Amino acid sequence: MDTVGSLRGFIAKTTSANHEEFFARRCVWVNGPVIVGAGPSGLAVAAGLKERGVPFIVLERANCIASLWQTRTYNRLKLHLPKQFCQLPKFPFPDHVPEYPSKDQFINYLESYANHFDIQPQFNESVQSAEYDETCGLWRIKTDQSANHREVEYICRWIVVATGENAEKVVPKFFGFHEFGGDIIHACDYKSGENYRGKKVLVVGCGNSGMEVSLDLCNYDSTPYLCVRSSVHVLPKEVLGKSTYELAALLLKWVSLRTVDKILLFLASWSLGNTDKYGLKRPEVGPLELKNTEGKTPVLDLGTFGKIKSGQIKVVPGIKRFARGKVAFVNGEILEIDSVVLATGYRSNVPSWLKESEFFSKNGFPKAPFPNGWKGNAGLYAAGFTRRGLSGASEDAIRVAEDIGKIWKEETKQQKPPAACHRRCISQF
Ligand SMILES: Cc1cc2nc3c(=O)[nH]c(=O)nc-3n(C[C@H](O)[C@H](O)[C@H](O)COP(=O)(O)OP(=O)(O)OC[C@H]3O[C@@H](n4cnc5c(N)ncnc54)[C@H](O)[C@@H]3O)c2cc1C
Ligand SMILES: NC(=O)C1=CN([C@@H]2O[C@H](COP(=O)(O)OP(=O)(O)OC[C@H]3O[C@@H](n4cnc5c(N)ncnc54)[C@H](OP(=O)(O)O)[C@@H]3O)[C@@H](O)[C@H]2O)C=CC1
Ligand SMILES: O=C(O)C(=O)Cc1c[nH]c2ccccc12
Repeated sequence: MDTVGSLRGFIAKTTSANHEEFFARRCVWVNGPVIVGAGPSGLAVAAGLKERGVPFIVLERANCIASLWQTRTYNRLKLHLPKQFCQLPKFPFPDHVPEYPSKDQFINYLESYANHFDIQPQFNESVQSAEYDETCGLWRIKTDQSANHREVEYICRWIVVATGENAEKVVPKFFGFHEFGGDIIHACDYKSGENYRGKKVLVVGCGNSGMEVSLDLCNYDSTPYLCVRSSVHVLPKEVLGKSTYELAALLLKWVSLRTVDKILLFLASWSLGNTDKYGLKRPEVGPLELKNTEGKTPVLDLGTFGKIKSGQIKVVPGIKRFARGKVAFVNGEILEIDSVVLATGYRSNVPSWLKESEFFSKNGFPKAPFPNGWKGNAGLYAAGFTRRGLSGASEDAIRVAEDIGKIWKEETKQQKPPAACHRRCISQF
């Protein structure tokens, strides 16, 4: 353990460059944590570490920060929740930004955030695997640099997983899918209805994405069919000019979650009427309880329900099978369809690269429920897996940065390694 001892000393004390490169750029020692992902969660952790003087690197597979927002969202997207619930720690939205920022305004905000805290992620670098090496008490993180096809191994004391709840698209398998022949995309590749004018489009999935894609299609003269295979809670975005989300957050300070759910359902029925009648059956469990137990986000209605009521959007049940230019549904109906948009959701990609099973479960989320899913063993941290959107990500980030900052401070106080120590250590790997 001589190696570990001296490495730890080096980690604790070195104040020079963030990392040094070894073995012809293959093996890199990182002095401080490695943050995986430069979305809002990764940026928020990075900001907290900057404030505490902890050096770090951020590895990002895409060529920009917040790639979900910049490259995998539709044009008309705005935040659903008021801006005060979506801002990251220590840097509020400017006053001129409206209550519900547009996608571009949110991206600008995140760019300013990264600039303000001087966060410079390493882009085009995808983490392929990360494993804790018991023999030396350090993490080994292997990446693929897409620009030069080079593989790099980072060695570090701490790893912060910030790859998000929406890292990969979910594409279900359907019987006869290959026979269909029309174009099929996932909602993450949908930009606008421009390419769908005059077409019959089947939108599969009635989460916030499917609902909004259907609405967008109406504005481009196409005919959307919305596939609702089970149930969904549709809530008004605002009640009497006040954000429903804000109202719920306020009520939760005074009454139980179940009572808030009852109030939300009353308000939904008062404002939207009976959604069941139009094929949007409500789940047995209330909207907040369902979000907490299954992570299923309620839909905040932006006008889709009105289009369903008026018949511009037709609700169809679950899919039985696809055939050439046709789709058969479980109720026996068969429709001619030109194109399909799969708004079937996303999943975490953590199980594909993190070799660890104590803290993360098989679905790529921490096992411990909120607010305890941010710290694992041996220097493993996570931010942004709370199923509580950006506000949950911020809460995680504050805790992670505080914890690493504390350890960093204690260790830098105690140890002073010999100047040439790290080279000697690394060469032993
Ligand atoms: C369409 C849409 C709208 C949303 N709107 C809202 C909203 O209004 N309010 C709200 O609170 N939440 C919203 N959300 C939830 C969303 O999860 C958060 O807004 C936010 O993006 C989460 O940030 P994150 O950093 O945790 O994850 P992400 O934003 O997904 O960032 C993760 C980053 O990690 C990178 N990455 C992934 N795997 C690797 C790897 N192996 N190696 C290197 N890098 C990797 C990705 O490229 C990505 O840049 C929305 C989600 C979607 C899909
Ligand atoms: N402006 C905003 O704030 C927005 C926020 N978001 C957020 O992004 C996240 C992802 O949302 P979203 O992309 O809508 O994904 P969701 O996971 O919320 O919804 C996926 C939908 O696809 C359905 N589905 C999955 N498989 C099938 C299948 N085989 N056949 C039929 N239906 C199927 C699901 O139905 P079932 O329930 O039966 O499984 C569900 O309705 C959420 O947290 C959401 O809140 C998204 C858009 C806008
Ligand atoms: O995206 C999520 O999962 C969130 O928790 C944030 C969010 C976005 N749109 C919403 C609608 C209702 C409740 C939460 C959200």
